[in-house]
Amino acid sequence: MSGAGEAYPDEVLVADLREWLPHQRWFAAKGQTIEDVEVVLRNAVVDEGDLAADHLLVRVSFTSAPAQIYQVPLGFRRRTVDELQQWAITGPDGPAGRSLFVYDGLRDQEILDRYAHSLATGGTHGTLELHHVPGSTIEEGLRGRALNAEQSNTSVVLGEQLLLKLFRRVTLGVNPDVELPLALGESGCRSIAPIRAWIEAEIDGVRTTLAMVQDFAANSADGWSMALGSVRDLMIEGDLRADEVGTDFAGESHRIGAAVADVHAHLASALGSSERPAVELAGEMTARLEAAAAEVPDLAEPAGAVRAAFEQVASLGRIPVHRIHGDLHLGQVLRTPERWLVIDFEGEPAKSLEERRRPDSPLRDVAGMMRSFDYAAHHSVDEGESTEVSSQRGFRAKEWAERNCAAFCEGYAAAAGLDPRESNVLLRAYELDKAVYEVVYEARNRPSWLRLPLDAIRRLTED
Ligand SMILES: Nc1ncnc2c1ncn2[C@@H]1O[C@H](COP(=O)(O)OP(=O)(O)O)[C@@H](O)[C@H]1O
Ligand SMILES: O=P(O)(O)O[C@H]1O[C@H](CO)[C@@H](O[C@H]2O[C@H](CO)[C@@H](O)[C@H](O)[C@H]2O)[C@H](O)[C@H]1O
Repeated sequence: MSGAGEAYPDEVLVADLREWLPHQRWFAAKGQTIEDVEVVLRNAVVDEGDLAADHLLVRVSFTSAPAQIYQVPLGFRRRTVDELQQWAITGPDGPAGRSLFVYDGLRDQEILDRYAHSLATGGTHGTLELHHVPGSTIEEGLRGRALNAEQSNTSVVLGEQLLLKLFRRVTLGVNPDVELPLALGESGCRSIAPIRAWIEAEIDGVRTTLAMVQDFAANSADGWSMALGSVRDLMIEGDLRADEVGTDFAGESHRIGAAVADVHAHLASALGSSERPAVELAGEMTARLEAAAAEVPDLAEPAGAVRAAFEQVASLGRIPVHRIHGDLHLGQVLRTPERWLVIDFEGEPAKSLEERRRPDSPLRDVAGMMRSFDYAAHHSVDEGESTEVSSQRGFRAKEWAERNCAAFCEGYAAAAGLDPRESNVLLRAYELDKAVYEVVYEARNRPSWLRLPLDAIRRLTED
């Protein structure tokens, strides 16, 4: 193919992306009206025979929200390929004037082979810079397979050894998902998947992270799936307590607590710790609540009680802070045959990079896990069930969540020497702050899950 750029110029490309982007799981601006799409980087990856691929970054501007940058590697072929049809962006059987089949390039084996080759070589490829972590090498010929998981980013397993994660929404600057694992790796933390390489480019004059490569934990299971298995077994055995079911999760929760404490200790020693006025933290929580309540009407009723919980934080003086994970939940911990690993240090996708890099209390991460135990427990208690059954299952769910929250805190305390439950006012405020964030997240992404954080806010403000 002689240059996809000629056959598929920027002005045609952006018109098609304008239609396609809002339907992608990783598109963070659901519900916003797109004003314009503009190409900020277009770098050829391959252009041979029937195949071309471009590494593409686009800036999407909206009528009533700040612009966002997205990373969209594209594949181009002269004919439609059946296996790639579900990833199609357009033609050639699509709208008039589109002579190429255009699709999400990370789904094409041949294109992934090119990325794997460039990663093995390292160095500069057009406007992209590929860096290896000192002491790490990437072997040639690793075959890629994209994970189908519905995630914020797109991950590709390379040769069952490495995981390439390409950030979909790109924020100008260094992504904490590279910054923190690099620091943790250097300080000898073993509770993470070591980072091996990253890709960056200069965007708007700022050195910006585009992707990272870390060790792939083969034979691992994520905490969310394991926890759901445990809850499912408990629900089947309606007359057994959580500690009597074979898949009791409390031992694992204890170990997850210890792994999170290990990560916190290394983050504090590698990147320093300090203090922040509690009144400032309380102000940030309240501001988030007001913004969330303006977006989701269901928050109007509990908002008063949540505000009161945040006001209690304001009187706590100064709070010890250091860099933290920032978006910890059961899906961010992986059980390998040897240990639990903490992954995905990007922070909450809705926050600015500056906010995500700001030191915060480790209790924010602990609260993230408390919320996740609550999600796992209540997710299978269906609203539509008969009152009698659902109250029995509701009782079991509450018991499971309390048991695992306690085990996590005990594991954390055993490793850190400090039990998070001793800071109950601050911990509850962080749980509420996370639940408020989840209300917005679910309203935008999974409206049928909205009841989970809303019920939790009710429970947390009732006690
Ligand atoms: N190092 C790893 N080894 C094995 N699987 C991983 C690894 N990192 C992530 N995963 C899997 O990929 C999924 C997505 O990873 P994550 O970092 O959470 O991506 P995202 O930023 O898109 O949410 C995880 O739920 C996990 O199942
Ligand atoms: O994993 P991401 O970084 O994309 O995090 C976002 O998506 C999560 C859902 O996948 C969301 O987590 C919420 O749902 C989880 C169950 O699916 C639950 O375990 C978490 O406790 C709950 O917060 C996360 O908040 C969001 O940032």
